[in-house]
Amino acid sequence: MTAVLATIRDFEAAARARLDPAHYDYFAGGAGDEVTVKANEAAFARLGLLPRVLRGAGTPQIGVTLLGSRMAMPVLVAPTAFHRLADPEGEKATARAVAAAETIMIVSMAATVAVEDVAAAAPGATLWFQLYVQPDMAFTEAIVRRAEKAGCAALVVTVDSPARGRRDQDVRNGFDDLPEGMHCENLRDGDGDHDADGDGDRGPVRPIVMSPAISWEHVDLLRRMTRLPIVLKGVTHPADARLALDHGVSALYVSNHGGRQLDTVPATVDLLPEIVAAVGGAVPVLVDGGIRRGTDVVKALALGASAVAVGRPVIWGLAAGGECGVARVLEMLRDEVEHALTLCGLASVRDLEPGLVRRC
Ligand SMILES: Cc1cc2nc3c(=O)[nH]c(=O)nc-3n(C[C@H](O)[C@H](O)[C@H](O)COP(=O)(O)O)c2cc1C
Ligand SMILES: O=C(O)C(=O)c1ccccc1
Repeated sequence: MTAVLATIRDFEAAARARLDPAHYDYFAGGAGDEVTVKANEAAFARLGLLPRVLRGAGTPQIGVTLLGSRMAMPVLVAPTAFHRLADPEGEKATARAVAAAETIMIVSMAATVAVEDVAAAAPGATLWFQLYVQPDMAFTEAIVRRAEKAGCAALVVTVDSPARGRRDQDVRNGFDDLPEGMHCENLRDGDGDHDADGDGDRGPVRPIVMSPAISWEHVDLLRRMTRLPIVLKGVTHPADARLALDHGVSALYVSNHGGRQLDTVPATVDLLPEIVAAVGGAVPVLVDGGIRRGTDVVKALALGASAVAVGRPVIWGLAAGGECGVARVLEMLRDEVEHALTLCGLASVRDLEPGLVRRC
């Protein structure tokens, strides 16, 4: 008898059993000594929850609206690269599961399915697009126009990658490129009319450039380039949170890239309160890194996040069971968030406040 997969950790074990070991290592791993990878999860375990009792709160409301996008739970799908390494349908499968869960998928610029095809595969899904600013701003603009045209509702600009993180396990495994026939489809040259003449030739794929020359000026250029709300992803320093507000961003997204960029950045949930204080309610604050349980979601929201995102859990769902696997992972998180709030004695995610969390 196959055991039922009851938790995200069960899905990770199932994914590990199915994936090529080099691909599992790529998905699971992080930079350097993986101090940050471990810190993200460990920090949630060190925070305790103090439930309130006898409040007669009933079944809690857990839906939220973020930058005009309504979601059934305060959990987004973080942008992650290369979904076709986990399942042949790749990002299309993820998007269909996201539509069913009524949440938001942040489509990675490094997706292995073009953003137009992701949108077409899941008409009901709310999509945001993640961008690494390319030094060739004309090329960056072409990508932004593709995301707009595909119906993406926000632009998530990742700013923690002035260089690619060094992942030693990828070096040992010799994993440095996608297999034959898989490409970063959002990096095709041109306007995304990627097979205009129907001959199957979609044009050359450019490599993703991670450039240390990217600056606040590029954020200003993007701000003028598009009417989409801009979410800055990868902010960890409170001074940068304040600068981001001066540059007109619509939301901040606290992230250390799941420990895959600079190693030894502290756990995101520990950085969150200072960023929330710096932002002072001016814009929503999102956070990701190490969220594996409904109680983790509740802690992050209590400490001031408007919503959280999950990266690896979605990959584990996809690798273990394709679209159904992702749907199940999202459903489990939804159910766990509702259950945790009920046990906290709260009627709504809006009632979460820092007094519910204790450092133990
Ligand atoms: C396999 C993998 C690929 C990723 N690719 C991207 C990406 O293309 N763009 C990006 O902004 N972040 C990327 N990230 C970072 C995630 O968006 C997110 O910050 C991180 O996974 C959150 O931590 P968690 O995996 O513990 O939930 C990637 C993460 C993983 C694990
Ligand atoms: O692996 C990653 O974390 C990541 O962000 C990325 C970015 C570009 C291409 C492939 C992966």
